[in-house]
Amino acid sequence: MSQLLTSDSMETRILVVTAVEAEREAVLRGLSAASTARFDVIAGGVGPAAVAARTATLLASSKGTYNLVVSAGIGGGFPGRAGIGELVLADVMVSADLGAETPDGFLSVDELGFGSSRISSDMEWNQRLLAQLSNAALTCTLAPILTVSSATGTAATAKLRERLVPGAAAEGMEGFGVAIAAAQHGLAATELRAISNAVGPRDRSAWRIGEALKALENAFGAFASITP
Ligand SMILES: O=C(O)c1cccc(C(=O)CC[C@H]2O[C@@H](n3cnc4c(=O)[nH]cnc43)[C@H](O)[C@@H]2O)c1
Repeated sequence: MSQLLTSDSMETRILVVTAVEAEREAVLRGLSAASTARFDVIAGGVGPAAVAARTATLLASSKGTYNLVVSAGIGGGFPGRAGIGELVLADVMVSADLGAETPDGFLSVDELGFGSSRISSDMEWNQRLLAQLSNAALTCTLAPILTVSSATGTAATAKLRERLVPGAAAEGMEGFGVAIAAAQHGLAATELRAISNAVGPRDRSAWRIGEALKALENAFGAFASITP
């Protein structure tokens, strides 16, 4: 992690939470040495529970430091919406497997009456991030991103999850966890995925992790010059 700010600086500071170290390194490669001072980048672990705990702990010990929390990493892309090497920014982060299976189908936590499975991204920040990408001639789809504890591995689950969240373009395993932690600290959040594989029948040999990490690096290269 780059140094944490402990002062009451008015400068914009952004916390970026990846799952694994390879993603963190890609983000750091994208950020120039100068701009790294405005970003802290941590690898919080795989899955919503690990990143929620890690992010919440960090935010509790750095109150007033951050303006935005970004969940970032590689992810699965829904065919026809986001292909390998493409970028997806979340307009909403949806916990897609939080609920109950029933003989008649899946019931979300919302339908069960236990809360909400959706957290909206901060749209002002999204517009700023999209403008940075556009200035760098990078394209990005703004769409719902699903968070799942088990990556989709069959056509049937892909169809179910697409039906659950029409328009979803990507799937990862951390966004909702990061967003929950940010929300509990009253902070804006969003999620960026660089697509490494198609959401559908599992075929690890078809994952293009290198391409996705390069796309992630390029995205943060574009974010590096964001104004304070
Ligand atoms: O093996 C490697 O070198 C390597 C390098 C970077 C990342 C990985 C991961 O396996 C990261 C796991 C991470 O990726 C997200 N992810 C990617 N595809 C999907 C998907 O189809 N469905 C859900 N999640 C996906 C996820 O956020 C994991 O945490 C390996």
